[in-house]
Amino acid sequence: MAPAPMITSAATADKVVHEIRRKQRADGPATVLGIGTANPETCMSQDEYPDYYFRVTNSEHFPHLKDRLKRICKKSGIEKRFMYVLNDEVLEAHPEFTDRNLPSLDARVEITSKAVPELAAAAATKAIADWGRPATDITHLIFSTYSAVKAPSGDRYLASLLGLRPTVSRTVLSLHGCYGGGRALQLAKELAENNRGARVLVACAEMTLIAFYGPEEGADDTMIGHALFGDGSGAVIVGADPDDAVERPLFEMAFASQTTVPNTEHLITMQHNMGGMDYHVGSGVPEIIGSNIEQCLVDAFDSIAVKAKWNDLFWAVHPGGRRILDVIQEVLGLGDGALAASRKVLREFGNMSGTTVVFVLSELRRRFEANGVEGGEWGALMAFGPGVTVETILLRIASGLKKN
Ligand SMILES: CC(C)(COP(=O)(O)OP(=O)(O)OC[C@H]1O[C@@H](n2cnc3c(N)ncnc32)[C@H](O)[C@@H]1OP(=O)(O)O)[C@@H](O)C(=O)NCCC(=O)NCCSC(=O)CC(=O)O
Repeated sequence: MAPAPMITSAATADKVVHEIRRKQRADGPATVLGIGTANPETCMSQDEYPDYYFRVTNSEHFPHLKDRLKRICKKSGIEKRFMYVLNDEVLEAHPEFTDRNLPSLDARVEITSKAVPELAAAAATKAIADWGRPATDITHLIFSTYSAVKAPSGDRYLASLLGLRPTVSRTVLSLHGCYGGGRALQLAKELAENNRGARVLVACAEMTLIAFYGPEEGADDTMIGHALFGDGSGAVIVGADPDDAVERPLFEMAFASQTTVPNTEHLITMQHNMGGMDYHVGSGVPEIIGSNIEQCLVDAFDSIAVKAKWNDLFWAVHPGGRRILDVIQEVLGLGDGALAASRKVLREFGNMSGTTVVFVLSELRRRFEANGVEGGEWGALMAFGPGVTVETILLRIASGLKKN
């Protein structure tokens, strides 16, 4: 071991600190090294859902609301969704879950504070296996959810389920809604690039149980939420300077940014109330995203001085709703297949909030492995949520995918 340097002046101290910081940082960009996803066992086709929902919430006396739910379901671009709450035993044990006027938050939190980290553990276990190193090599954990509000938070339970080391550095992100996955990945990038050797586990998990209740006259959001949202968990291992002997780099994260659209704070909201989590999804969300997305992309690519043509990129866009994808495709002038991974995830799982973008990344990786990398090496991951907030991450295909 080299002897510690003698600090003889302020200039030497600056040099020593500079050198310490240089050694603490990674050389290369944060890179996705493993991905895993999981869903609850219970699943329902979108066609069956309106009958199920109005039956279990004893709401057949609202036929016009049922018709509206049917119309939204038909146009949603969703074929099926996985939901923990699709379980008669849960609803029989908790009749208060179907009526938002009855106090039910305690019982919901009791269930989700266990079930949500367990769902996250199922996805994380797959991501760790995909990565190929032991769980005890994970240095940082970022857990994102709005479905389990309790302390100690679900990250602690998740860490113990996975057998992470006691010194793992844990962070919880909550109530970021559908941009939670994007935010968690950005934070993982900062951690991985600023801590040489760090291996960050990002785990996102959401359960609609926290906001499942019967329809109410005038509460249009209930119908839209019940038509779109599903349960799922996505996990990603992020690290820089991969060890090629054991790790397989999938996507480099070249740049990341967050944009808040002014005067839109009223458009997407969530609040925990005694009868479950209230949420509001304003009718202008697709248009607001559509009129801001291109500038976010231009700013991001300008920051790294890369000239990008939208149709040459691969896309991991949060499928918040079918119309959001349609509007994005239109304003960016994208070809028909550009958002295929997002549309497939929407079709097979619905909108799983912040978790969904991890499913899209996983689907893109599956496509690249099956068909080889077609088109350019650059891509964009975009996620949206309350704020209105837009998360942008510029991705580059890494060597582990190029080899196929
Ligand atoms: C819901 C849709 C699939 C409906 O498809 P179309 O727009 O093609 O069909 P349409 O115009 O005939 O609308 C069908 C019915 O849906 C209703 N409708 C549409 N948007 C609504 C909204 N935001 N709130 C309440 N109702 C809404 C219409 O009034 C209509 O009711 P009627 O038939 O009675 O006249 C689509 O609009 C869509 O994908 N919208 C985007 C949804 C969205 O904002 N998702 C973001 C979720 S939040 C998120 O992802 C982030 C987060 O949670 O943090």
